[in-house]
Amino acid sequence: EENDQNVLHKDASPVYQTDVNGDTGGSNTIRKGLLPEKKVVYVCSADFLSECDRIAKVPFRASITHAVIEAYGLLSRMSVVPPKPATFEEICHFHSTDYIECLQRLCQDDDPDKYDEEAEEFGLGYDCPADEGVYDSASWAAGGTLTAAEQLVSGQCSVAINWAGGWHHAKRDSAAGFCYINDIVLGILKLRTKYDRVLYVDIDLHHGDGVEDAFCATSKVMTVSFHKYSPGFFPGTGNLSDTGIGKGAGYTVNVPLNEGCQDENFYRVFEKVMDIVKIKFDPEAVVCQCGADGLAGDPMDSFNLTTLSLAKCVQYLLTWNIPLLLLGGGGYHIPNTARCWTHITSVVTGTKLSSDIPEHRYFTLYGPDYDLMISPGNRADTNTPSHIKNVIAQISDRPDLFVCKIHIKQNVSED
Ligand SMILES: O=C(/C=C/c1ccccc1NC(=O)c1ccccc1Oc1ccccc1)NO
Ligand SMILES: [Zn+2]
Repeated sequence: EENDQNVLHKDASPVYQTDVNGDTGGSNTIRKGLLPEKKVVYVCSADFLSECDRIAKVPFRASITHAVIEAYGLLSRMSVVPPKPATFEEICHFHSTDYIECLQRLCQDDDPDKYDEEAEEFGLGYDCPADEGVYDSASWAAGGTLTAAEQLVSGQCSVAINWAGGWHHAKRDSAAGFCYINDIVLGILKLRTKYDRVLYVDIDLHHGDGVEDAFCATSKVMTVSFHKYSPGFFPGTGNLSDTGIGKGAGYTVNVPLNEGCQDENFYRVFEKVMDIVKIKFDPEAVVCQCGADGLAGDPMDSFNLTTLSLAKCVQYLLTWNIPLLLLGGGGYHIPNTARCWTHITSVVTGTKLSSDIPEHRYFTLYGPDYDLMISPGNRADTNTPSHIKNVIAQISDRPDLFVCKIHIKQNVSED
């Protein structure tokens, strides 16, 4: 197996990923740098995969993703940690007990007319069905994120991965957008037991509204979401003007983007906004939801990204050298989502991969090219240069953007 050109070579040195502009190590090589080997924890077990395979909208995505990561030999570059499902008590560190009790009750009820008023009140019904197994798969996914966060808090690793997590729409007392338990909020609360300032970044096609709502009134967690924002597109929130409330005013950042967004624009906006966020918020740990429903070929058919820009966003965060929690999320073209999270796992472990996907159990899903990379579709990127410039300017010139912190710092230095 050692000689198989597909499997990574033990001495594979960390390499530069191809730049979104196609060059490897272009003008911004300083940003990429050759990173010191980082200890990476990968949350996984057979039970975990079979439970997360039951997540309705992404059937078997957990196992399909894991199989590619394993086929490339990446497990030997990480420490695999088996999770436990999140307990009722852990889940209610964020969610209301009324909501979670109702969710449990409905999942055990096989009466098709079980959706009573209370169910509706908790967002459970035809758009977020509480079918048998929904509570179990959601609590396992949440357990995976809690285990990953615990590994970072205990200093076992500098990067922790749960590709079955990332359910960013779930609210304190309701399901939304097929998200039932907000594992991301639970993971951030776990990180907050050690870190004073935690940053949340969301590169899923959709606005990370559930996480933003949870932390919109605090200056201890900054949420930054890059998403498609257009009339009638779910969830409809996340405009530039959405900047946080009370103590959290200035600690919510939203980057609304238009149809067809491609790698170049997406990464340009990401880098410019995150440069500002780093300077002004100076986070001690970061959580990144890597939803892959913005990829070309996704049934959402909205953005036109490839794995290059999403992987480059993660590569950028790695250069900050602070604890990093990586989570999944949307991603409904399952082979492309598996390609994306495998590519990101290779970046995080500093491993060079052949673009020929190795033979494995689900190999046939990757035909006809069997290539790890995907190509953008030919739909136009409707994000004009002026829109991009305007979005960046509005964020960098925002007077409310955590000015209090900078102000205090300046006072101290003036004294
Ligand atoms: O991915 C999400 C949210 C998805 C979502 C939210 C509200 C309502 C529907 C949603 N998801 C879907 O419709 C959805 C989920 C899985 C597979 C196909 C899906 O839709 C379609 C169906 C047909 C065409 C396009 C998209 N958040 O990150
Ligand atoms: Zn999404």
